[in-house]
Amino acid sequence: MSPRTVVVLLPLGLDTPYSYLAPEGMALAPGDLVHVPLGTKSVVGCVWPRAGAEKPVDAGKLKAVKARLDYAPLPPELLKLIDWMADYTLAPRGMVLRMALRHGESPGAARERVGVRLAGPVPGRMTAARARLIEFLGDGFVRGKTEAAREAGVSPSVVDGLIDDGTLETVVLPPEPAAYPPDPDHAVPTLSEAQGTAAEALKEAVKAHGFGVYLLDGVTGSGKTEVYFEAVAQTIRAGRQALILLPEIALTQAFLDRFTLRFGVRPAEWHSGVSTRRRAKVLNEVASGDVKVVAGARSALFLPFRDLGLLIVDEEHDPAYKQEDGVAYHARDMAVVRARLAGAPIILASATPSIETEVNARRGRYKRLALPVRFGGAKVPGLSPIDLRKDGPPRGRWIAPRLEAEINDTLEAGGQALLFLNRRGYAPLTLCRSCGHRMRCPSCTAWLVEHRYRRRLTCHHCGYQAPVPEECPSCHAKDSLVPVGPGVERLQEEVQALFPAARSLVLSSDLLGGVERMRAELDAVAKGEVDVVVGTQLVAKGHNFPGLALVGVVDADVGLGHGDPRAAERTFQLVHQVAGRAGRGKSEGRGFIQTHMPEHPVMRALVTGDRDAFYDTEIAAREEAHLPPFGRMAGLIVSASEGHAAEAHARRLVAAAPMVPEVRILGPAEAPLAILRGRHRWRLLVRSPRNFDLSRYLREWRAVAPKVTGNVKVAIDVDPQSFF
Ligand SMILES: Nc1ncnc2c1ncn2[C@@H]1O[C@H](COP(=O)(O)OP(=O)(O)OP(=O)(O)O)[C@@H](O)[C@H]1O
Ligand SMILES: [Zn+2]
Repeated sequence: MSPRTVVVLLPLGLDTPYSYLAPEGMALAPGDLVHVPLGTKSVVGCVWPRAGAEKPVDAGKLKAVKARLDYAPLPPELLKLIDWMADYTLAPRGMVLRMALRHGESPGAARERVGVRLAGPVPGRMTAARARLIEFLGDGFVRGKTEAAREAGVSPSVVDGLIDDGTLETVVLPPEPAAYPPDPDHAVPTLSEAQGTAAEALKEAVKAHGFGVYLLDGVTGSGKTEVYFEAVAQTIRAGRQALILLPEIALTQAFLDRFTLRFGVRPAEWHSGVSTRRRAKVLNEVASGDVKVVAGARSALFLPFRDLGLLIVDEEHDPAYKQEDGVAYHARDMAVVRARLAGAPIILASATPSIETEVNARRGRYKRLALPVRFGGAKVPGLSPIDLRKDGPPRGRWIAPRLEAEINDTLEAGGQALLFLNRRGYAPLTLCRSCGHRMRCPSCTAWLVEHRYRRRLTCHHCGYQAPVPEECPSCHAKDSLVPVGPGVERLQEEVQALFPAARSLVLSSDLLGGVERMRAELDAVAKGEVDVVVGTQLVAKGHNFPGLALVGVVDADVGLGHGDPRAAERTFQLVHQVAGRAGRGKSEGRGFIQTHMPEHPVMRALVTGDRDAFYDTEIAAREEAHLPPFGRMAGLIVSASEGHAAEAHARRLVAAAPMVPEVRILGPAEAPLAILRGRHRWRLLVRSPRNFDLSRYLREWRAVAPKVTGNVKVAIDVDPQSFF
């Protein structure tokens, strides 16, 4: 009898699983997590399905699986997703597996929870606090110790005293679940007619339990969340699980609150801010099926759901869904793949769908559910252009007189104003007045950005930081360095000068205090405790600020004109979303965009509010240029510490590319961000028609490509979003 073997995929930069001996009596199935020897080390791996025609292995040389881990196995659906993603993105399968295993090491024993209940006689010594506690526990039920003290409004020592006296007895409680079961009928809202129609369609889709993609296409403030919550409720009623992906989970306190209002409890959260212990718990209970709803960042896609019945990608257009480092993948697209593998419906929600999604909806591959008006009848704010060529502010200032006057009126009427500028820090460039020297990052092709609150010059690409020097590093002139251009911090200075009585606040992702502070500040804005908010793209993300009456886009041209094929789309989405924060409460909202090119199609579409016109033009332009989704594209970045090594390898790569009439290779050219973290970058763009298997072509190319030498690296990005 030949010994039993299994194949095990390791979470390393490897594409193929290794064979191991399965010890006598150890039952192993695909998806099981195991400890296996690798060289002199022991690593965690996952038993993988056999691919079929495997080479016979010489069992004499094989090492044996050491142990089967007491973790939930990865379900077959997840194994398929990993295979699919590895095939599509060309990332080593082991690296994709690694994303599914990144839930920390063994969580350790759960902390014991102690509960109390009324058991013995009334104590000899009675106090008001003791009486309150005894009354509270009078129903005879068990309560957690801390909970009992808190609810009865007594200090924990009162509880301990009554335990000592024998009035209360302690009970060991079962561990707390990762999330309590949401109640689908906790607070069912009254939906508007359009909301009701959309919700019905989604509920039917959940009941039918088949794959289908739904675009929940609703204007800002139309109540998309309320609608997809109905689909979530239906999923819970059916006993299945739902996954809600959010672009910036750490900031979505408001989302969690709304979920709690609707379902009575919070969903299980999954993102990098959740502790390892808690993550392990969530993971186990997602696998057992006990956790019904997960709200998470893109990594939640790799959770081992037992019975996934619904996926939702909120703000599906958001670029945060694209992971650029490591395995380059788009979480929205992979969510659609996962839904297909699960045979479940998926909802993509947005007021400004990505071009890809819009095209799929127009072609009928995705079903569009439209919410054309705001909930409660408020109007989506109109946008007026301010032509910076004619009506711009005086030199050294960034708020045009017209915008200043409008802000003034808004503040006088008791409303809030939001100024949007997608530039972090104080000034994007620091320059020497005497010699013209520009402060650059020592390891990137980038200017250093001054952050005045931190008193630092910072590289936004690699994180390099240095204090602002007292003299010019080039000509040594003293006090000659001057900031050029505005960042949000500088804009706030102008706000303070123009409106000294107004309470202003900068909202940006890089301020000290992290997520906690940001949550508190967003909350303060929503409560009306701030008059003028100055913010980066952070403020464009689905926030509900009821008192916000005016939005000013300080420089609408920032993102345009870098040769980035997605620039128009990004600008449209950002400005439209930012403007959509205004006028959600009682007062009507207004928006202003400062631009040097009011005649640009993007600006025109924003001003006329003609969203369809924007999509028509942009879709036609993409089709004309065979850009995604009308053609397929991949980016290759060849990098090395020496520029000539990167360039030479890029040229050899192109020379080795298989000749196929469908494929066009552009480049090599030096990347716009020519040096990053000290590495020189050359890029290639590979394009093919839409119905061509570009991933397969890239794999074949890679198989015949010259081997990399020295420290040369080749990074492949299928469906690139960034062109730097
Ligand atoms: N049926 C409803 N009953 C009560 N309140 C509702 C209802 N629908 C929406 N709302 C309220 O309307 C506001 C806007 O809803 P929501 O934030 O879901 O809009 P949205 O479509 O997600 O907007 P955006 O795209 O700007 O994020 C919220 O305060 C929400 O609580
Ligand atoms: Zn840098």
